[in-house]
Amino acid sequence: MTTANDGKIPVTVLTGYLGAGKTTLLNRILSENHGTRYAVIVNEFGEIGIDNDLLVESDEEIFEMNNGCICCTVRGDLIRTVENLMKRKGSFDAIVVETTGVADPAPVAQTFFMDDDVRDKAKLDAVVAVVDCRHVLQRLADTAEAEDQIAFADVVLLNKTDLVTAAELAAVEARIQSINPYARLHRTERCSIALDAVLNRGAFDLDRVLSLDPHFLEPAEHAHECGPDCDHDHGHDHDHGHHHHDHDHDHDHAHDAPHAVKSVSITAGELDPQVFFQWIGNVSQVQGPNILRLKGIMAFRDDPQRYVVQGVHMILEGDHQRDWKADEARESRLVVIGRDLDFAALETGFKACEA
Ligand SMILES: Nc1nc2c(ncn2[C@@H]2O[C@H](COP(=O)(O)OP(=O)(O)OP(=O)(O)O)[C@@H](O)[C@H]2O)c(=O)[nH]1
Repeated sequence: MTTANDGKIPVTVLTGYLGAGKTTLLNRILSENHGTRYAVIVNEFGEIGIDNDLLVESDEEIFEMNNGCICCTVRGDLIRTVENLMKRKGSFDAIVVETTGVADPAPVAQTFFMDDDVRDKAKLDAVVAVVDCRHVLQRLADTAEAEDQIAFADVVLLNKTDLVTAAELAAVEARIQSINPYARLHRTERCSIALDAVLNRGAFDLDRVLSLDPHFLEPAEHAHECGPDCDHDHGHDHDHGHHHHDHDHDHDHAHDAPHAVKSVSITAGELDPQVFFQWIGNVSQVQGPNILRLKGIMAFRDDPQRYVVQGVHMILEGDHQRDWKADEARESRLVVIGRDLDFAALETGFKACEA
């Protein structure tokens, strides 16, 4: 594995509810022989770092932050920890941040967008959520954090498959896809998975994601990647029959509980950049608290390059990526995942940005 080609250190954020298997996955990352040197940042509740003691002995360095919950009080601490790490650049190739089981991963991810010094040197690679298949439906019923973690993830490990029946597993998978149709799902036992399915994903580098998987911004069927213990019917091609979804089917889920996380995928033609920036800025100000993730690719009128937008709550980031290819349709696509979002207004607003 290599670091991202712009020289920035890739950062993987590991989330998952208490006891889901984060430490188990981290131990795999630390013990497998993959040639990448990881610095690990472990966040702890309380004074005594227990998680740290549960980690295998390894040559990797483990940095602990025990100032409480990562989501509210220690973002500054995370910045300082990363900055200290950066002073010793060269001694490691990548960073993994393990968040506490009840934290909303968004502020952790935001740290990597917001702080200029951190942004210059480190780059969010992916948010990976570990899910306990046995308990996740219950957790989703009791807590918002469990849902946020799934909504936010780029990769979800459906872990502890040994503790559920095939039917239970299918129900869990369906529920997770209804929360986040864009995440890659992998079924695992004791987080057994090829690490390149988890690390160095470039999931926050939309351009790379789309070059690997042109259907990334389309939801549903293709999202499941079969792991070793997958009992999917392999008699068919997972990508078959992929068609463009009409956006208003995307949030037509069985779970219509109030405040449930839902997602929408909207397409439009070429946009007027001025109108778009004003609109999206306003969306993130007004609906930001409810937006868990926002991502999209814009085709601006008279602009030869694709423009990629990423958002986390009220933070928006955008950049030109590369030239549109001659055979690509100059189409704008936006995906929004969140709670209590006014999808009709999002669609009308997005379409109104058309040039
Ligand atoms: N049966 C079974 N047990 C598992 C599996 N994966 C992990 N465990 C066990 O589940 C327990 C919790 O795993 P951890 O990796 O410590 O979970 P964690 O997410 O780090 O937990 P916290 O630090 O409390 O948030 C441990 O006893 C693991 O051995 C699995 O696939 N199947």
